[in-house]
Amino acid sequence: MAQHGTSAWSAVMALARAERPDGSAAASIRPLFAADPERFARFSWAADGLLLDLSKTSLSPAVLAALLDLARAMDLPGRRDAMAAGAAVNVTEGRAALHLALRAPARAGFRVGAEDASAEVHATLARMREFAVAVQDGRLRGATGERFTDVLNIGIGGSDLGPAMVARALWTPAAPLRAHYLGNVDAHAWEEIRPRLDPRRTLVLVASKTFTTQETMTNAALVRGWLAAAVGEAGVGGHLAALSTNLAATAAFGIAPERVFPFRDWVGGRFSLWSSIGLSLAIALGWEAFDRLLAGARAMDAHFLGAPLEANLPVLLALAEVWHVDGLGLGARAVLPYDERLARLPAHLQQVEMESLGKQVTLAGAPVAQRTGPVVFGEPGTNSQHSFMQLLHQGTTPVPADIILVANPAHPHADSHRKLLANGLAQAAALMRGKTLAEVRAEMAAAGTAEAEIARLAPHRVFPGDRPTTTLLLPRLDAFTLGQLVALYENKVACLGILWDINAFDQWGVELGKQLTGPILRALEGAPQKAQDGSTAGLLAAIGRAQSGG
Ligand SMILES: O=P(O)(O)OC[C@H]1O[C@](O)(CO)[C@@H](O)[C@@H]1O
Repeated sequence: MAQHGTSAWSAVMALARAERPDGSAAASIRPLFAADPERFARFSWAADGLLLDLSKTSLSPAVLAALLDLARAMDLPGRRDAMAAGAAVNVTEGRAALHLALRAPARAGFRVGAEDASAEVHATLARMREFAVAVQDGRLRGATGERFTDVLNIGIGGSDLGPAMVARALWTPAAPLRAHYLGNVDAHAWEEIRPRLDPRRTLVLVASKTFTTQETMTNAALVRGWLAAAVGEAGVGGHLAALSTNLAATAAFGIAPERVFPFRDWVGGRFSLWSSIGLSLAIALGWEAFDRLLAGARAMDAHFLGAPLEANLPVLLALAEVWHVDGLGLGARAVLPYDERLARLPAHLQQVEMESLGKQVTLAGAPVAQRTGPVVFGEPGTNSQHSFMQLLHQGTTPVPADIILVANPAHPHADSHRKLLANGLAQAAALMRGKTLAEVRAEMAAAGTAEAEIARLAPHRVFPGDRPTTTLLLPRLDAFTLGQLVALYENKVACLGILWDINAFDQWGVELGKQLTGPILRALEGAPQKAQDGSTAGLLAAIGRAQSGG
């Protein structure tokens, strides 16, 4: 298999350094359109109605061919198939990464060793469905006999971001229940949600893969007390359910086994939206919506597993990222959904991508020879345009952007939607085209600006251009297309793990902070302090003084 420095990687890197035959640099985009009137058709692909346009990147036919060679040299198809076959691709934890099984049909026959993963997934899905429908039709009620109107999911990271993002995208007032998501251990979060809830009508899901996460357990205890005060200690159990892999811990917390919805350790937290971690969605949005979400992801998985590399959306998205990160040295990427309903998508993708790809050693534990995952951030358009887009247009750090467009809105305001789409398309065009000094000067002269003013202002008005964007176009945003979109990014992440030869499925980088929290917490509780670094000790003392009014 090719490692960085071997021929397939070298070929990509050589193209990144090379000038093209027409004299343009590897990062320039505009000449590619001039050279090929068919560029859009050649550099855009679709899968089940979802369109991926990479034409506004500097991928040339030669670069794409070299990247596809790299994918073959890294045995992307073989390693992708091994992942789907339940191999222990998460080598540091000795686990499979089989989230594809969560959205596959029962007959798909996914296995992890001797375990029939598909059968297990579908047994849990059947229980989730029964539970969700019973809550919705009022067969399952709270301790005081009232119907549940609200579901509160307590979880953090992968046990929060995915479901919260989907609920934000798909919830409408016609939905069966309202959904709320409590993640942060900062009790201001709980204080913000609490006034919206009536404990007698609230169903609480404690969502935690490990069921040991400090934030979740703290919030669960807080909310449990709130429930007990309203419905009595004996009634609390009727308001609780758990979503977890740790059945011993859910039992110790006092959650009845029939209210525990399990999943297995081969589901990574950031890929767990499709497991019982999605129960809040099945309850609040309805089973059909959850089922369609799975169907959309399933369609994307089928495409990922079956389409040839050169027309495979997750593969192409990953190859473009390799080009940007390694070839062009661009260490960040913006996610700009031009759809307010996708407001939480950047936050979800931050975890999916950065927790997966923020790695510095190969699978074998050697230092990586190339850059790995970029910083991911984002905000819906058009809000982003009035915030950080200035830097993307004129800053000294070019940042590739994913622009996500939805052709048909779910509202009747056609004028607003046309303006939204126009803005998204215009941002991508502006980033690519830029504006030269000569163009600025000509524009200002045509507007009658005095020469002195032109000389003073023109440099400020220049846009370098050649800044890459990737456009994703959805026909509409619904449960199916959202499932496709999220699975596209998940599968892209798996591809990048393979291309960079890193483990995309562990997250050791979160451990040190957790470890250090213990002694610092004890110090805040007043116990004799363990030796802290000078800054932490100073800050602890300052907090102490501020808390005692000093
Ligand atoms: O579901 P759990 O076990 O509570 O973990 C929550 C999150 O914490 C992390 O382990 C990181 O701290 C994530 O990977 C995970 O999604």
